[in-house]
Amino acid sequence: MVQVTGLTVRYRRTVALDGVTLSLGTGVTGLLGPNGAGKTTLLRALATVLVPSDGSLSVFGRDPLEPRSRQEIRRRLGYLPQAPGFHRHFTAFEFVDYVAILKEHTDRAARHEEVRRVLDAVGLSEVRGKKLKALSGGMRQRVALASALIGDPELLILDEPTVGLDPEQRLRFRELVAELGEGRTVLLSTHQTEDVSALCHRVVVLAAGRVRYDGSARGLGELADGRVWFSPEREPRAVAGWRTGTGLFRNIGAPPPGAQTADATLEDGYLLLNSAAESGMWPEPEAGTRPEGGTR
Ligand SMILES: Nc1ncnc2c1ncn2[C@@H]1O[C@H](COP(=O)(O)OP(=O)(O)OP(=O)(O)O)[C@@H](O)[C@H]1O
Repeated sequence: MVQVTGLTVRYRRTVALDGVTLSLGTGVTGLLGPNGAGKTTLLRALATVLVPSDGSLSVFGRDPLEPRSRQEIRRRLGYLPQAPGFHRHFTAFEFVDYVAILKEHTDRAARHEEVRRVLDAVGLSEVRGKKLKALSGGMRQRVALASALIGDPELLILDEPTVGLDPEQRLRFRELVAELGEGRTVLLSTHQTEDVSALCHRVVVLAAGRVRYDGSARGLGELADGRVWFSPEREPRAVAGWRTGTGLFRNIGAPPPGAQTADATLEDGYLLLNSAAESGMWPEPEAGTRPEGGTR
Protein backbone atom coordinates (compact mmCIF):
# COMPACT_ATOMS: atom_id res chain seq x y z
CA MET A 1 0.00 0.00 0.00
CA VAL A 2 2.77 2.41 0.99
CA GLN A 3 6.48 2.09 0.26
CA VAL A 4 8.95 4.65 1.56
CA THR A 5 12.57 4.33 0.48
CA GLY A 6 15.46 6.45 1.74
CA LEU A 7 13.10 9.33 2.42
CA THR A 8 14.90 12.51 3.42
CA VAL A 9 13.29 15.85 4.23
CA ARG A 10 15.31 18.96 5.01
CA TYR A 11 14.00 22.28 6.25
CA ARG A 12 16.94 24.59 5.58
CA ARG A 13 19.60 23.22 7.94
CA THR A 14 17.32 20.84 9.86
CA VAL A 15 17.23 17.27 8.63
CA ALA A 16 13.73 16.23 9.73
CA LEU A 17 13.84 12.80 8.02
CA ASP A 18 17.11 11.10 7.35
CA GLY A 19 16.83 8.19 4.92
CA VAL A 20 13.63 6.57 6.22
CA THR A 21 12.73 3.24 4.65
CA LEU A 22 9.53 1.40 5.53
CA SER A 23 6.46 -0.19 4.02
CA LEU A 24 2.89 -0.22 5.26
CA GLY A 25 0.20 -2.79 4.66
CA THR A 26 -3.27 -3.42 6.04
CA GLY A 27 -3.90 -2.83 9.75
CA VAL A 28 -3.04 -0.16 12.28
CA THR A 29 0.63 0.83 12.54
CA GLY A 30 1.68 3.08 15.41
CA LEU A 31 4.28 5.77 14.88
CA LEU A 32 6.09 6.74 18.07
CA GLY A 33 8.96 9.12 18.66
CA PRO A 34 10.02 12.00 20.88
CA ASN A 35 9.20 15.63 20.03
CA GLY A 36 10.92 16.67 16.85
CA ALA A 37 11.58 13.06 15.77
CA GLY A 38 10.06 13.69 12.34
CA LYS A 39 6.65 12.00 12.74
CA THR A 40 4.55 14.88 11.41
CA THR A 41 7.02 15.38 8.57
CA LEU A 42 6.67 11.71 7.55
CA LEU A 43 2.88 11.93 7.72
CA ARG A 44 2.82 15.11 5.65
CA ALA A 45 5.01 13.49 3.02
CA LEU A 46 2.68 10.47 2.87
CA ALA A 47 -0.36 12.73 2.68
CA THR A 48 1.30 14.41 -0.36
CA VAL A 49 1.34 17.78 1.43
CA LEU A 50 5.12 17.97 1.44
CA VAL A 51 7.66 17.19 -1.29
CA PRO A 52 10.64 15.18 0.03
CA SER A 53 14.19 16.43 -0.52
CA ASP A 54 15.43 12.95 -1.41
CA GLY A 55 14.36 9.32 -1.62
CA SER A 56 11.16 7.89 -3.05
CA LEU A 57 7.59 7.37 -2.03
CA SER A 58 4.97 5.11 -3.50
CA VAL A 59 1.33 5.19 -2.35
CA PHE A 60 -1.14 2.71 -3.89
CA GLY A 61 1.72 1.90 -6.28
CA ARG A 62 1.78 5.51 -7.52
CA ASP A 63 4.33 8.27 -7.29
CA PRO A 64 2.94 11.40 -5.58
CA LEU A 65 5.40 13.61 -7.46
CA GLU A 66 3.45 12.90 -10.63
CA PRO A 67 0.45 15.32 -10.68
CA ARG A 68 -2.21 12.84 -11.91
CA SER A 69 -1.04 10.19 -9.47
CA ARG A 70 -1.04 12.75 -6.68
CA GLN A 71 -4.66 13.58 -7.37
CA GLU A 72 -5.57 9.89 -7.38
CA ILE A 73 -3.70 9.31 -4.08
CA ARG A 74 -5.45 12.29 -2.46
CA ARG A 75 -8.84 10.88 -3.44
CA ARG A 76 -8.02 7.58 -1.79
CA LEU A 77 -6.49 8.77 1.48
CA GLY A 78 -7.81 10.44 4.60
CA TYR A 79 -5.54 12.73 6.58
CA LEU A 80 -6.17 14.07 10.05
CA PRO A 81 -3.51 16.75 10.63
CA GLN A 82 -2.10 17.58 14.05
CA ALA A 83 -3.83 20.94 14.39
CA PRO A 84 -6.73 20.99 11.96
CA GLY A 85 -7.97 24.50 11.29
CA PHE A 86 -11.63 24.92 12.14
CA HIS A 87 -14.07 27.52 10.90
CA ARG A 88 -15.66 28.14 14.27
CA HIS A 89 -18.91 29.46 12.81
CA PHE A 90 -19.51 26.35 10.71
CA THR A 91 -21.75 23.66 12.09
CA ALA A 92 -20.24 20.15 12.34
CA PHE A 93 -22.27 19.20 9.25
CA GLU A 94 -21.18 22.26 7.27
CA PHE A 95 -17.53 21.70 8.12
CA VAL A 96 -17.48 18.05 7.04
CA ASP A 97 -19.56 18.94 3.98
CA TYR A 98 -17.00 21.61 3.10
CA VAL A 99 -14.20 19.02 3.27
CA ALA A 100 -16.29 16.69 1.10
CA ILE A 101 -16.64 19.47 -1.49
CA LEU A 102 -12.86 19.96 -1.46
CA LYS A 103 -12.56 16.21 -2.03
CA GLU A 104 -14.62 16.69 -5.19
CA HIS A 105 -17.83 15.00 -4.05
CA THR A 106 -19.98 16.93 -6.46
CA ASP A 107 -23.37 15.18 -6.24
CA ARG A 108 -25.08 17.12 -3.45
CA ALA A 109 -27.51 14.43 -2.26
CA ALA A 110 -24.87 11.66 -2.27
CA ARG A 111 -22.42 13.99 -0.56
CA HIS A 112 -24.84 14.88 2.21
CA GLU A 113 -25.54 11.21 2.76
CA GLU A 114 -21.78 10.59 3.05
CA VAL A 115 -21.43 13.47 5.55
CA ARG A 116 -24.21 11.98 7.67
CA ARG A 117 -22.54 8.56 7.45
CA VAL A 118 -19.13 9.76 8.71
CA LEU A 119 -20.63 11.93 11.46
CA ASP A 120 -22.61 8.90 12.58
CA ALA A 121 -19.44 6.75 12.49
CA VAL A 122 -17.74 9.05 15.02
CA GLY A 123 -20.88 9.30 17.15
CA LEU A 124 -21.74 12.91 16.35
CA SER A 125 -25.12 12.58 14.62
CA GLU A 126 -26.86 14.32 17.48
CA VAL A 127 -24.74 17.46 17.34
CA ARG A 128 -24.30 17.80 13.60
CA GLY A 129 -26.31 21.04 13.54
CA LYS A 130 -24.24 22.65 16.31
CA LYS A 131 -21.61 25.25 15.61
CA LEU A 132 -18.02 24.08 16.08
CA LYS A 133 -17.35 26.86 18.57
CA ALA A 134 -20.05 25.35 20.81
CA LEU A 135 -18.52 21.84 20.78
CA SER A 136 -15.96 20.50 23.26
CA GLY A 137 -12.34 20.00 22.13
CA GLY A 138 -12.87 16.23 22.02
CA MET A 139 -15.97 16.61 19.86
CA ARG A 140 -14.14 18.93 17.48
CA GLN A 141 -11.39 16.31 17.25
CA ARG A 142 -14.05 13.77 16.23
CA VAL A 143 -15.41 16.20 13.62
CA ALA A 144 -11.88 16.33 12.18
CA LEU A 145 -11.74 12.54 12.18
CA ALA A 146 -15.12 12.41 10.44
CA SER A 147 -13.80 14.64 7.68
CA ALA A 148 -10.79 12.32 7.26
CA LEU A 149 -13.25 9.44 6.74
CA ILE A 150 -15.04 11.08 3.80
CA GLY A 151 -15.07 8.77 0.80
CA ASP A 152 -14.12 5.69 2.88
CA PRO A 153 -10.35 6.05 2.28
CA GLU A 154 -8.13 2.98 1.94
CA LEU A 155 -5.29 4.77 3.72
CA LEU A 156 -5.85 6.78 6.88
CA ILE A 157 -3.12 9.02 8.27
CA LEU A 158 -3.81 10.22 11.79
CA ASP A 159 -1.53 12.73 13.53
CA GLU A 160 -1.95 12.65 17.31
CA PRO A 161 -5.71 12.17 17.11
CA THR A 162 -6.31 11.49 20.81
CA VAL A 163 -4.84 14.75 22.11
CA GLY A 164 -7.41 16.40 24.36
CA LEU A 165 -9.73 13.39 24.56
CA ASP A 166 -10.87 12.18 27.97
CA PRO A 167 -10.39 8.45 28.82
CA GLU A 168 -13.91 7.48 27.70
CA GLN A 169 -13.56 9.29 24.40
CA ARG A 170 -10.17 7.71 23.90
CA LEU A 171 -11.70 4.31 24.41
CA ARG A 172 -14.40 5.06 21.83
CA PHE A 173 -11.77 6.38 19.51
CA ARG A 174 -9.73 3.18 19.91
CA GLU A 175 -12.77 1.08 19.05
CA LEU A 176 -13.37 3.16 15.96
CA VAL A 177 -9.76 3.05 14.77
CA ALA A 178 -9.54 -0.70 15.44
CA GLU A 179 -12.64 -1.15 13.28
CA LEU A 180 -11.20 1.11 10.57
CA GLY A 181 -7.96 -0.89 10.61
CA GLU A 182 -9.81 -3.97 9.40
CA GLY A 183 -9.15 -4.04 5.68
CA ARG A 184 -7.54 -0.59 5.61
CA THR A 185 -4.10 0.84 6.20
CA VAL A 186 -3.99 3.17 9.18
CA LEU A 187 -0.88 5.05 10.30
CA LEU A 188 -1.35 6.51 13.75
CA SER A 189 1.21 8.98 15.09
CA THR A 190 0.95 9.44 18.83
CA HIS A 191 2.76 9.98 22.12
CA GLN A 192 0.29 7.64 23.86
CA THR A 193 2.02 4.30 24.26
CA GLU A 194 -1.22 2.85 25.74
CA ASP A 195 -3.02 3.60 22.48
CA VAL A 196 -0.28 1.81 20.59
CA SER A 197 -0.43 -1.23 22.92
CA ALA A 198 -4.20 -1.37 22.60
CA LEU A 199 -4.50 -0.80 18.87
CA CYS A 200 -1.43 -1.47 16.81
CA HIS A 201 -0.12 -4.74 15.43
CA ARG A 202 3.02 -2.97 14.40
CA VAL A 203 5.08 -0.03 15.64
CA VAL A 204 7.64 2.21 14.00
CA VAL A 205 9.78 4.31 16.32
CA LEU A 206 11.43 7.39 14.87
CA ALA A 207 14.11 9.46 16.55
CA ALA A 208 16.11 12.28 15.03
CA GLY A 209 14.61 11.50 11.63
CA ARG A 210 15.66 7.84 11.58
CA VAL A 211 13.85 4.56 12.14
CA ARG A 212 14.98 3.13 15.47
CA TYR A 213 12.53 0.25 15.58
CA ASP A 214 10.15 -1.34 13.11
CA GLY A 215 8.40 -4.44 14.36
CA SER A 216 5.57 -5.86 16.44
CA ALA A 217 4.08 -3.98 19.39
CA ARG A 218 4.88 -6.99 21.56
CA GLY A 219 8.48 -7.02 20.33
CA LEU A 220 8.94 -3.40 21.43
CA GLY A 221 7.90 -4.32 24.98
CA GLU A 222 10.15 -7.37 24.86
CA LEU A 223 13.19 -5.14 24.38
CA ALA A 224 12.79 -4.29 28.07
CA ASP A 225 12.32 -7.87 29.30
CA GLY A 226 14.60 -8.40 32.28
CA ARG A 227 15.49 -4.70 32.28
CA VAL A 228 12.78 -3.29 34.54
CA TRP A 229 13.15 -3.38 38.31
CA PHE A 230 12.00 -1.59 41.44
CA SER A 231 14.26 -0.09 44.08
CA PRO A 232 13.74 1.94 47.26
CA GLU A 233 16.16 4.66 46.09
CA ARG A 234 16.89 6.33 42.77
CA GLU A 235 19.19 4.07 40.73
CA PRO A 236 22.11 5.83 39.04
CA ARG A 237 22.54 2.91 36.60
CA ALA A 238 18.99 3.21 35.23
CA VAL A 239 18.63 4.88 31.82
CA ALA A 240 15.13 5.95 32.86
CA GLY A 241 13.43 5.82 36.24
CA TRP A 242 10.70 7.46 38.25
CA ARG A 243 9.14 7.29 41.68
CA THR A 244 5.83 5.43 41.58
CA GLY A 245 2.75 5.94 43.75
CA THR A 246 4.02 3.25 46.15
CA GLY A 247 7.17 5.30 46.85
CA LEU A 248 9.38 2.75 45.06
CA PHE A 249 11.37 3.72 41.98
CA ARG A 250 10.61 1.92 38.75
CA ASN A 251 13.87 1.63 36.83
CA ILE A 252 14.69 0.73 33.25
CA GLY A 253 18.17 -0.31 32.19
CA ALA A 254 20.70 -2.93 33.24
CA PRO A 255 19.52 -4.15 36.67
CA PRO A 256 22.03 -4.72 39.50
CA PRO A 257 22.78 -8.35 40.40
CA GLY A 258 19.99 -9.91 42.45
CA ALA A 259 17.39 -7.25 41.54
CA GLN A 260 13.87 -8.56 41.17
CA THR A 261 12.73 -7.67 37.69
CA ALA A 262 9.16 -6.62 36.84
CA ASP A 263 7.02 -7.30 33.75
CA ALA A 264 7.97 -4.95 30.93
CA THR A 265 5.40 -2.88 29.01
CA LEU A 266 5.57 -1.41 25.53
CA GLU A 267 6.28 1.96 27.16
CA ASP A 268 9.29 0.45 28.98
CA GLY A 269 10.66 -0.87 25.69
CA TYR A 270 10.10 2.50 24.05
CA LEU A 271 11.77 4.44 26.88
CA LEU A 272 14.68 2.00 26.94
CA LEU A 273 15.15 2.31 23.21
CA ASN A 274 15.15 6.11 23.28
CA SER A 275 17.18 6.62 26.43
CA ALA A 276 19.72 3.94 25.64
CA ALA A 277 20.20 5.15 22.07
CA GLU A 278 20.67 8.72 23.34
CA SER A 279 23.28 7.60 25.84
CA GLY A 280 24.99 5.35 23.28
CA MET A 281 24.28 2.23 25.36
CA TRP A 282 22.16 0.58 22.72
CA PRO A 283 23.42 -0.30 19.27
CA GLU A 284 21.65 2.00 16.85
CA PRO A 285 19.98 -0.02 14.09
CA GLU A 286 20.32 0.86 10.45
CA ALA A 287 17.31 2.72 9.04
CA GLY A 288 14.56 0.28 8.09
CA THR A 289 15.88 -2.64 10.09
CA ARG A 290 14.62 -4.08 13.31
CA PRO A 291 16.67 -4.38 16.45
CA GLU A 292 16.92 -7.79 18.06
CA GLY A 293 13.61 -8.88 19.51
CA GLY A 294 11.51 -6.89 17.06
CA THR A 295 9.48 -9.46 15.24
CA ARG A 296 6.53 -8.67 13.09
N1 LIG B 1 8.15 23.98 8.56
C1 LIG B 1 9.30 23.72 9.22
N2 LIG B 1 10.36 24.54 9.10
C2 LIG B 1 11.55 24.29 9.74
N3 LIG B 1 11.74 23.21 10.54
C3 LIG B 1 10.71 22.37 10.70
C4 LIG B 1 9.44 22.56 10.06
N4 LIG B 1 8.60 21.55 10.43
C5 LIG B 1 9.33 20.76 11.24
N5 LIG B 1 10.58 21.24 11.42
C6 LIG B 1 11.65 20.62 12.23
O1 LIG B 1 11.81 19.28 11.75
C7 LIG B 1 12.03 18.38 12.83
C8 LIG B 1 10.93 17.31 12.81
O2 LIG B 1 9.68 17.93 13.13
P1 LIG B 1 8.29 17.15 13.17
O3 LIG B 1 7.21 18.15 13.41
O4 LIG B 1 8.18 16.29 11.97
O5 LIG B 1 8.50 16.20 14.45
P2 LIG B 1 7.42 15.38 15.31
O6 LIG B 1 8.04 14.06 15.58
O7 LIG B 1 6.11 15.41 14.63
O8 LIG B 1 7.37 16.23 16.65
P3 LIG B 1 6.15 16.41 17.72
O9 LIG B 1 6.05 15.10 18.44
O10 LIG B 1 6.68 17.50 18.60
O11 LIG B 1 4.93 16.79 16.97
C9 LIG B 1 12.05 19.23 14.08
O12 LIG B 1 13.39 19.55 14.36
C10 LIG B 1 11.29 20.48 13.69
O13 LIG B 1 11.73 21.59 14.43
